[in-house]
Amino acid sequence: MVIKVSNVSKKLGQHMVLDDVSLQIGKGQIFALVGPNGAGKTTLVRLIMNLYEAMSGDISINGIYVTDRRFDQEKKKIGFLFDNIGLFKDLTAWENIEFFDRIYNPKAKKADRHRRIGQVLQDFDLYDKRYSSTTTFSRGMRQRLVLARAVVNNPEIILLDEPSRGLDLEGQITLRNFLLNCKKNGVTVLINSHDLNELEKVCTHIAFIKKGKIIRSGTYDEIREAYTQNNYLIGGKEVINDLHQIQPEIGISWIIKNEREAVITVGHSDIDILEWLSSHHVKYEQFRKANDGLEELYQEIINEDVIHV
Ligand SMILES: Nc1ncnc2c1ncn2[C@@H]1O[C@H](COP(=O)(O)OP(=O)(O)OP(=O)(O)O)[C@@H](O)[C@H]1O
Repeated sequence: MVIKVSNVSKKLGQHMVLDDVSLQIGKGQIFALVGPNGAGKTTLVRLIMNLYEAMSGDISINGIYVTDRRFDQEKKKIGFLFDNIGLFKDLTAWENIEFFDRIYNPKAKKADRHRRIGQVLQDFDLYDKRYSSTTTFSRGMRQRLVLARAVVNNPEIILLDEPSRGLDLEGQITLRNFLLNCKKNGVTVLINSHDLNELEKVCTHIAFIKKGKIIRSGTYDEIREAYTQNNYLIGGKEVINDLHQIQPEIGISWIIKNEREAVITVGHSDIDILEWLSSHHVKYEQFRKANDGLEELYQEIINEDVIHV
């Protein structure tokens, strides 16, 4: 495993922000961390970079504990982007990246450095602005510059905390292509984001985090498959009222999504859902397998504890 988080708990102030969190990220995985505001995503990414100290549990990268002194060397293989952007205002785009690159690659040859910096600025569509001060940049341009800076040292591992914040459509496409390239080249990525539409296009694995606990994790395909198999979305103006008339029974449960839609979960393979709906006089106008995409999956998994049985 490239990144291994084992039974990590973390308190900030009086608040238990992470509670016995474990996850493993293998080489080449694009691992998405999703969950509501305040769930603990940023805290987890910071712990992985050893910016915070865990209260209990441990974290290793390539087999080295992040609290070990040897991790300082290992850090050079990691690119990271955090929300607090941290660019030097008085420097140009080029100088900002060069400053960072000199820390990571102090012995690099001038020509190599020049080539690498030029390349990442091109990759993130900032080459034409390379001599402009970052004070003249929009939020999205600054975000692209931070992404460029995060990857100038060709990292094997990339940690991204909300990378799409502030990006316009083109910036999002640039980020998507960048992540798809990472996937192709076996770079390991942990990405924390609320942009579910983008995540579903790139992620191989996903963990759902809520109130400091991982409530589900696995490959994206497995999780989607598991949910799609048994879940059906029904819609119509009478649906919710009709469902309220039904007594709970074993093998069938449902979540009310809104005043017109519900997701029904079938727990037994011998239940015929259409027959069940008909025998309970549920008048629906729309019926299909649920979980078309990550957004729907997210809503169901994150709201799982409100399922009526
Ligand atoms: N320094 C701090 N002291 C006390 N509580 C903190 C501190 N920093 C963060 N928290 C709390 O820890 C919880 C988790 O915060 P964190 O930033 O990790 O969440 P997040 O999942 O990244 O949220 P978001 O999606 O909003 O970025 C939040 O409830 C937050 O208020």
